[in-house]
Amino acid sequence: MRLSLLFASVVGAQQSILTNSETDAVQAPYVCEHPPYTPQIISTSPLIIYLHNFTTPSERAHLRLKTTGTWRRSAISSSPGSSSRSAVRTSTSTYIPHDAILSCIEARALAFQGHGIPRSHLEPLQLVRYLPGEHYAFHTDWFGNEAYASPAMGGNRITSFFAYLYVSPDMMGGGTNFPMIPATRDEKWCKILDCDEEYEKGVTFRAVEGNAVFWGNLREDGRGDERVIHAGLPVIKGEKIGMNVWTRQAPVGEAVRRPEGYPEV
Ligand SMILES: O=C(O)CCC(=O)C(=O)O
Ligand SMILES: [Fe+2]
Repeated sequence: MRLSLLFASVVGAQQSILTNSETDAVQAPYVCEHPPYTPQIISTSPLIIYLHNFTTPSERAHLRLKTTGTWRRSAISSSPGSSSRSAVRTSTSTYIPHDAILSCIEARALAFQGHGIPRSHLEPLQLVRYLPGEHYAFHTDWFGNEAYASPAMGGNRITSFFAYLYVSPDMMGGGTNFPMIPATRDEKWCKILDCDEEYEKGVTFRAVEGNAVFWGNLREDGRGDERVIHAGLPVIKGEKIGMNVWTRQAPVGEAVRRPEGYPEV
């Protein structure tokens, strides 16, 4: 049946009789292919790496399609396993049911880290969307409160990726600012760093669709590294969608696997 539908879609004359869902069904089987992304070291201590083209246009289109209508006000952790709304984080967030495309992105994020971290250490991928005026104030992704980073929760967040999935052509603002990382003002960085940012404000990554920022959250002794404090600066105009990929020290616990707003699948 699939093959004959595929044939029908190839023979243009027949295509008009397919409904949208049928057209979906005839798409070629998905194969996980990693894009040839380019890493660029921003800082070695703390480790911060900028990744050019970390996601593909079709992955981003898929993620946007799947998240349509699912956005809810973002939360911050208020007690282990629960969360609350806060003026600190005014964006909306969503989680999408696990599928082959998410799995492919997860495999890429794990392979990048290079030391055989099992998939069980990954939190569900979280998408965040900012409209004008929305932001995420200064914070660290690692938890200072032991309770959030207990062995039952999966320990602390060793690393973070923040991937820019959609940036509307008119978007203004919305950079990711690391105030404790010394800025460089060399012209060649200005495509990915905001060279108009005041020097004292550290490094601000521009939100460039397809690219991602990766950083280490913990010091060698396992304690949180204050130097990776950062903020999602307010979007002034337009829209920005990003994705958090957080890797824990140990397999994530049930409370983390099923965060608030995670779809029933
Ligand atoms: O929006 C950004 O640029 C950063 C978001 C962020 O840091 C987070 O969601 O933890
Ligand atoms: Fe963050």
